[in-house]
Amino acid sequence: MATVLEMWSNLGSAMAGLMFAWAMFKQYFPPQLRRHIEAYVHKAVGYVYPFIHIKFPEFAGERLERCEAYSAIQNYLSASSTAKAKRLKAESVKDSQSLVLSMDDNEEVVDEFEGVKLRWSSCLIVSEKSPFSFYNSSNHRRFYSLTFHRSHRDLITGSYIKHVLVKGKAVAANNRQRKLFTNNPGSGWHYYKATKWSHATFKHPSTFDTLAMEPSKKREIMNDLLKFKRGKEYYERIGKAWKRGYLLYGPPGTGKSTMIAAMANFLNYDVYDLELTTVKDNSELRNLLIETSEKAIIVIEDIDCSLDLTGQRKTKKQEKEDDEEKEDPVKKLAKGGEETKGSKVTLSGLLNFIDGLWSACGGERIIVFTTNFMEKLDPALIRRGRMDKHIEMSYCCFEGFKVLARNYLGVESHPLFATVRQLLEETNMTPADVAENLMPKSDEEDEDACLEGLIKALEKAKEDARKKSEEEEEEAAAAAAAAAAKATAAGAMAEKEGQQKSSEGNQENGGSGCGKEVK
Ligand SMILES: Nc1ncnc2c1ncn2[C@@H]1O[C@H](COP(=O)(O)OP(=O)(O)OP(=O)(O)O)[C@@H](O)[C@H]1O
Ligand SMILES: [Mg+2]
Repeated sequence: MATVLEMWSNLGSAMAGLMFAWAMFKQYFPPQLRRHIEAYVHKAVGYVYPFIHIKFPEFAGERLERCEAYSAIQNYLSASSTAKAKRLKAESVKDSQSLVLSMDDNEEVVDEFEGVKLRWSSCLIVSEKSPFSFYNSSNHRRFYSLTFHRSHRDLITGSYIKHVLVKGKAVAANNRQRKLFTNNPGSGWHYYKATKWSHATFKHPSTFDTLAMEPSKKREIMNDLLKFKRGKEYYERIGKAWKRGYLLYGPPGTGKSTMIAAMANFLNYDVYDLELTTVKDNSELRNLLIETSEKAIIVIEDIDCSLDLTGQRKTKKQEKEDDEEKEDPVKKLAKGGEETKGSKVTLSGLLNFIDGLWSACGGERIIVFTTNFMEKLDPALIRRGRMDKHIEMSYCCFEGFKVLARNYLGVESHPLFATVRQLLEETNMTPADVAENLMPKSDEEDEDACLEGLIKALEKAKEDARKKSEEEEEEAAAAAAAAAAKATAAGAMAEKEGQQKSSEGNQENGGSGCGKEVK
C-alpha cells in the first residue's frame, strides 16, 4: 500500500515539474524557436515511442462537410461503446430509425481485430473563437483517434480500417429509416426546388412470412434476392452491372404489390414508385434514374397500361384518329384530355433506362415491373437480362391459404381445412378474395364463422364458374350452329348460281343472243 502511495506522490511531483518546465518554455522561448524545438522533441520521442495514432476528424474538406468515415466509426463503435464506455452520448441522426449511442467526448474503448488490441478515443478540442468567424459559438473540433502498436501498421492500415468502415456502414444501413419515393411531374421541377422525387417513410407490414404463396416458390425468390444482395464481388467479376429485373405478372389481387413490399422489407431497400405517364421524355427518365439511391427497388406498376410500350406499330385507323385529335381539341378532351398528353417516353428510352450505361451508376438496384397481361408486352422489354426473373402470381393455393389463415385468424389447423383444400383445387380465387373472406367483420365472428363464410364464397365461385362455362359452351355451340347454317346457305346459293349459269349457257348456245342479267 505504501509503495502505491509513494508511486502516486512521485508521479504527482513529476507532473508538477513537467508543467512548470512547459510554462517556462512557453514564456521564455520565442514561437519560432519553440516550433523547432517541438519538432525535434516529436522526432526524438518517435524513436522510442512505439505507438501510432490515426486521427479521423468529424468535419473536413473545403466546405467542412461531415466525414463519412467519422459517421461510420461512430456506428461501428456504438455497440462496444454501449457495452464498455462509462459516459455515453445519444444523438438522433438524420434518416436513422433510432437514437445512435456513442461514447462521450474524451472517452476510450478498446477493440480487438485478429488478436490485436487497439484503442479508440473520442477527442474534443475547444479553441478560441476566431474574430472573423461567422459562427458565434467557440470552435469545437471533434475527432476519433485510433492508437495501435507500430508493429501492426500493415494490418491496421490495410484491413482493419476497411473492416471498420464496412461494418459501420452496414450498421447505419440497418438502422436506416426506409423511404417510399414517387416521381414529381416534370413540370413541377423548379430552379429553386429541383427535387425529382417526393418521399414518405416506408412502413409496409408485408413480409415473406405473411405472403400467401407456394413455399418452394417463395424460398426460390428469397434465395435469389439474397444472392443478389451479397453478390457485389460476383457482379464485378463477371462484368455485369449490379442490378436485377423482376417481372411480376398475374390477375388482379394475387399479391404483386404485396410482394414488392415484402421484397423491400426483406432487403432493407428504399422503394421508388415510378409513374411513367408523368415523365416528360426519355431524358427526364434518365435524370430520375440518376437521382435514385443505392439499395433501391425501382417499381413500374401495370407497365402495360403506363404507356404504349407494346412495340407494335399503330394501325392506319389509330394513326388517323391521333391526327384528328391533334387538330380537334374537343375530340381530345373527350378522350381523356390533358392526361393523355405529355409523356414522350418511348420503348427504346425505357429499355435504356433498364440496361443502358446510366443504369449501371450506383448499383445495387432492383427493377420490378408488374402487369396483369404479360402477353401485351413487347418481348424486348421482358427478355432475360432485362427482366431476369419472371414470377407468376396466381390464384390462391392451399399452402397460401394456410398462411392467410394463420395471419388473419391465428389458426394453424382446423377441421374445415380439408373442405377448403378441396374447393381451392376445384375453383380459382385470388388471395385478396380469400383474405377478405377470412377477415372477421365483427367481434362475434370467430374462426369457425370466417371459415364457413370462405367455404360459402368458394362454393359460389365454383357454381358461378360452372354456369359461366356452360354459358360459354352454349354460346360456342350456338356460334358453331350459326356458322354451319351460314355455310349450308352459302353452299345452296352457290349451287343455285351454278345451275342458273349453266342454263344461261344452254340458252346462249341455242342462239338467243340476249344477255339477260341474273339477279
Ligand atoms: N399473395 C398474397 N399474400 C398475402 N396477401 C395478399 C396476397 N395477395 C393479395 N393479398 C391481399 O390482397 C390485397 C391486394 O393485393 P395486391 O395489391 O398485392 O394485389 P395486386 O396483385 O398488386 O393487384 P393489382 O394487379 O390489381 O395491382 C393486399 O392488400 C393483401 O392484403
Ligand atoms: Mg398492385
